[in-house]
Amino acid sequence: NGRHPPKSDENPIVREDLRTGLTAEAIKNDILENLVYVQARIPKIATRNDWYMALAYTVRDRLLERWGMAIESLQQSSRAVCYLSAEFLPGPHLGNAILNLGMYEQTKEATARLGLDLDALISHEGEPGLGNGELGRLAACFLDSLATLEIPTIGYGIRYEFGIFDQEIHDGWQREVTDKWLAFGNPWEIVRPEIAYYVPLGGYTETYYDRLGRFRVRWVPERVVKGIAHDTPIPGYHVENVALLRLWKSEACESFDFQAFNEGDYYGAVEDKVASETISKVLYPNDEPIPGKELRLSQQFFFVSCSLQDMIRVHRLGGGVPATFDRRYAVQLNDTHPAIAVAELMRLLVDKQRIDWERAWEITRNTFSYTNHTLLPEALEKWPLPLFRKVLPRHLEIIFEINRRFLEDVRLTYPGDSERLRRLSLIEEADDRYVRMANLAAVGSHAINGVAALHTDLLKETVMRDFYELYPERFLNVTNGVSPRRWMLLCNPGMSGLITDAVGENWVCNSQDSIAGLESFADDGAFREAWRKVKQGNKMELARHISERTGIVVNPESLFDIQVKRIHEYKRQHLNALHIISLYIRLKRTPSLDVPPRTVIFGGKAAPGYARAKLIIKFINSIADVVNIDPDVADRLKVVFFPDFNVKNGQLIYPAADLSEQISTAGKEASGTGNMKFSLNGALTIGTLDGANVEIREAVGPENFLVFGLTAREVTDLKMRGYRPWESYEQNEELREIIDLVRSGFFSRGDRDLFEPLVNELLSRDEYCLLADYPSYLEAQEKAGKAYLVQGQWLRMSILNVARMGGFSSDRSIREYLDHIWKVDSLKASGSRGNGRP
Ligand SMILES: [N-]=[N+]=N[C@]1([C@H](N)O)O[C@H](CO)[C@@H](O)[C@H](O)[C@H]1O
Repeated sequence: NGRHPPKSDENPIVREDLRTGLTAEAIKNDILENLVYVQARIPKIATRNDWYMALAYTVRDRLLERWGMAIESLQQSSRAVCYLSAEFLPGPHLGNAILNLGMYEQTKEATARLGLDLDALISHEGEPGLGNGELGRLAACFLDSLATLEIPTIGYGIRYEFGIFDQEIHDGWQREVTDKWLAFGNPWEIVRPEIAYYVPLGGYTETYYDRLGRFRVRWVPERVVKGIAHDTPIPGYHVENVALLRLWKSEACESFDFQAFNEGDYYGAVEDKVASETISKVLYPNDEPIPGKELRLSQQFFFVSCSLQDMIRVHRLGGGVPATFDRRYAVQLNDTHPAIAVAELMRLLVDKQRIDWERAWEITRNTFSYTNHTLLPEALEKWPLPLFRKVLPRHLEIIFEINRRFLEDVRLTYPGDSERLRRLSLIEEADDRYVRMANLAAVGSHAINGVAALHTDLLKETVMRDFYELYPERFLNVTNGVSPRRWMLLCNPGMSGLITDAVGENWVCNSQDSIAGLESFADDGAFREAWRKVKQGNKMELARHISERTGIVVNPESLFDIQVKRIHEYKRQHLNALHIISLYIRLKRTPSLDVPPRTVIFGGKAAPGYARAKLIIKFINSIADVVNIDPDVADRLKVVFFPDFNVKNGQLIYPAADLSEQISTAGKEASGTGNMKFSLNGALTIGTLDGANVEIREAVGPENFLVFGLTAREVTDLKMRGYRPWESYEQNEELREIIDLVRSGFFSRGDRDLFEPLVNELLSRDEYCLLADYPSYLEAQEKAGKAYLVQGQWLRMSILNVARMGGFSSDRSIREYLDHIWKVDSLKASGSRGNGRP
């Protein structure tokens, strides 16, 4: 924007060095310039949003300086990682960018000189809710680590106009509110109208012989939409590298049909525009169960096709040819949502690049690797054949051919084993026929990983057993991780300061080794006291927000017992609720009960169509309404449902927790990532041996983890033997008392039917074994209460939890993906810093 005199034709806006733009004075001037020249406001009348935007542009400009170089090196680098994900939850950008650029102090000073409060501007920012939960956030943590490890990286996804809904609670019920994240514009993205691709949809195919007499297939689409790139730089921590998040927005090829307009068909004139823009309009708000909707399949194909076309163009720009595509790119499929990529790359290589099938298939398999994130049968995507043919007729043909060749190989390996063939086939031949996306991803990938050790073992034993027996060498585990930048340094500066004072600042990037040094401070009384003060401060901050948003006044001295995650029966928020009722009854019956005051805090969205999950939210709020006004337990027990749980609120909640609830039915939670964020912020975990809980318990030590419940094997055995949950009700007096209290309408203003669906499920099938685990859960909760009363011990365990959790950094996960799957060198290692732009 010509505000900085150009230094050279090559790099017109590069400053002497990147430090100069980071002085408080330079930042202050740039904020003022952006306020006037970008926000078109003068300070006297500027609103908080104007100052926020001016600051955001000022920080973004410092990102763009690094971006220029990163894009060049991306261009020059011999190999790059491309992360295909239908969901990304980057969270608010400002605080994280200021931290990663190492400009917090200077920006604090600069804003102070302008009479502004930096923290207030940081908390003014909303967030791009382009994901449902952990899967989307994991993708964002991975981009942060890839940028920090200076790996040439492009994250590809969808720029939904409306992200995950905002959650309001009315009379205890969830109400979904449209997420208008773009209402005030988005200073963090760069629109790239010149980077656009055409994506065909529907129609039919026809065959012909080309002028060289070769047999060819032509796809005659019913309609074509255009995908426009929207780029967001993702800064690495204290490195000059940024990763590229490239999200696609769908538009009409012709946004206005003048002919139709002239004929007075005004809707017709914009019909194509409306239809095309619908593709990237809204995120499907389901965390696991998937809607077999045509729009969802179109969304998945749309962003995959744009991304692969973009990769081929960037490869060509660097002098590459499609035949070496697999050497240039390591492409990760984040669950099956982008699995259509296997067939789309085959179409682009065979139909467009005229590469023969065998070579194209080799390139395809070498390029892709697939991460499975769930074992839940209802979450494994499969598309009805008629719908698939309607949207993607050419891809169905390609999938049939992939399947024909694949099953031929299987027959050779397992002659006569038709059952195995039926299970492995990409096409499910039941009453209706389906395309199995997990099978397509597995056949088309050279590596398949689960997201926690237990999950990967269960994957090999159950859902993907046949593929494991066929391709054992392709399977490996890469346990999830979280970014220590956002989930420690940014959200918990108090604790981070103590850690840095104790072990130096290396832990932020090399957390595994350096943070372990904290262990030697676990018995240091002064350090423990400082640790307690920080946690107390975080709890008071959360208490303030709880009071503001719910009107509930909680005691910051109480044990903050927190469960925040999507609402789902397998995550068993209602088991937590049964414990609250038990504690409530015990406190009413025995006021002298020797337990610490407790505040139980919930948070999490329910998929709009998931009635049982929405009833669980109502159940929790109904219990809260009774408990929170009961003078008998006034200062002993409080229950809170914190509305609109998202990345931003997570940054407020994780640092304030004493107890982290990770209580899913063993074998159901693939990994969990909230469990890592809580533990890394000094909370103790009460949890089952499920997902990454198993590895967290091994790392922190069984004595610093409150384990309970059936193991995954025991759950399976119990189901095999025939589980009769009503017997738990009959045999456990306390359990019977609380179930009967719920049935009496005690928590529902006398309405005995309201929670009947919950109670019936528990007493009949109890699919997720709540009643079976209830007794040991209560024991573990009692143990937690007793442990919390011995503050010294509790603080020791809290410090040890953080000291031993270094391995759950997303940097460790990414290093494993690099070493075992992607084989991509960092820019530093490959020394590639070149020219040109993708
Ligand atoms: N889809 N999906 N799967 C999940 C989560 N719901 O997003 O992926 C997460 C990220 O791998 C896992 O931590 C979590 O256990 C699993 O349920």
